[in-house]
Amino acid sequence: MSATALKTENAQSNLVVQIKRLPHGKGLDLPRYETELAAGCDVRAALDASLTLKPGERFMVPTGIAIAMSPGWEAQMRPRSGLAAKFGISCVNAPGTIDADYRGELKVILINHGKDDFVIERGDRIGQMVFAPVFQASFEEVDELDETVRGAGGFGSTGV
Ligand SMILES: O=c1ccn([C@H]2C[C@H](O)[C@@H](COP(=O)(O)OP(=O)(O)OP(=O)(O)O)O2)c(=O)[nH]1
Ligand SMILES: [Mg+2]
Repeated sequence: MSATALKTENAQSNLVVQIKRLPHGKGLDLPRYETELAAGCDVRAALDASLTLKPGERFMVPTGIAIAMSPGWEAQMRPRSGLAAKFGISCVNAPGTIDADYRGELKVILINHGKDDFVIERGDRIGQMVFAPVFQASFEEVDELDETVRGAGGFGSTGV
């Protein structure tokens, strides 16, 4: 499918995201797609001063933004592969879940899995948001579930 066709489909999916810049996010670039068909848009560290993550340490890094998206969507806060591959930096809760009704500041819960100190400066791109559709289930309590071939087998039951 061509890029234009994909873009048209996206437009039809009707996702609108409002972004509010918080006071400590002033002057930072807002999230944007770095390439034409990028899935993720990077978020930046809204730190006052540089922050050092020692090996094994984690920190909830502020982004200086809050968002409101169309109902029926979520944002996933994911690690950036460059930081992961080069420095062992990841998100503790990857992928983080941003609920459509959350109006607080977006934060990225970074962890240093590397062997060296990792320094984060204000404005560094520390994570990426991917928007995805959400389906909410209707839960129905029952006494018995239907039988299947798999049954309760899992966790490697079909072999390695
Ligand atoms: O990486 C993340 C994950 C979550 N959040 C915010 C948005 C999300 O809507 C809210 C709650 O996240 P989650 O449901 O994962 O956390 P919880 O521990 O279940 O908290 P709560 O009881 O507030 O739902 O925290 C972030 O800013 N970054
Ligand atoms: Mg929750």
